[in-house]
Amino acid sequence: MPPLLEFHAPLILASQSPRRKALLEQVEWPFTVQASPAEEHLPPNATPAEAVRAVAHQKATPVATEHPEALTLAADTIVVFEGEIQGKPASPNAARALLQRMQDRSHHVLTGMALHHPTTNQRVATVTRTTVFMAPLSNTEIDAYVRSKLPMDKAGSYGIQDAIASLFVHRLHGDYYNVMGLPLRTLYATLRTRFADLVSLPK
Ligand SMILES: Cc1cn([C@H]2C[C@H](O)[C@@H](COP(=O)(O)OP(=O)(O)OP(=O)(O)O)O2)c(=O)[nH]c1=O
Repeated sequence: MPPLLEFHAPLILASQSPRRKALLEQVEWPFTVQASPAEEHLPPNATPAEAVRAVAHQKATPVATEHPEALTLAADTIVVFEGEIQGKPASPNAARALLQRMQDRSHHVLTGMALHHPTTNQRVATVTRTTVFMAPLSNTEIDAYVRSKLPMDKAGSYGIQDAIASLFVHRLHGDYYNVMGLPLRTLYATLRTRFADLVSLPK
């Protein structure tokens, strides 16, 4: 069966994230991957939504410039807990301390996506938010997860898809894929509404 969108320009995923690649493979659209060389700069005093939007554009820009023929997609994911932005942990101890605070509480996961059009210079950014409710966790459970080293490359020190951490979440409100780093429904809807010249439904 063909995928639900046909593309009339090459699609590039500007990301080194294996999760984003796997999610885009899931919908079976043709794409290539090129990691972005961009350094991430959080604009000072930015709200969380402004921050993920800005960083997603920062990641997309150099790849879009190098490939003017392609539709370029980049994304940035953060966790917002008690009003503070949580990126990737600086150390295993930082991951443990954050998970101890986040257990039995809710937090928000925000993913900003940037899409750069090949010919019109149109640049669109979206922000998608999911609220995640973590179950009460013991230190033994948190330690087992930190020992797996899986928290270390993840915003908010956990991956909802990881063997251990998938047992930590008892409820969520919003798109599960957004928590993994790429909100597929928002991407599809944005492509169809804002990039209608580059995609179409199969006949
Ligand atoms: C909260 C959470 C985050 N994450 C991941 C998604 C992102 O890959 C990562 C946040 O880091 P990002 O800076 O968004 O992305 P990245 O550095 O991995 O990749 P790139 O910038 O090249 O696109 O955390 C999960 O995999 N599962 C989760 O449940």
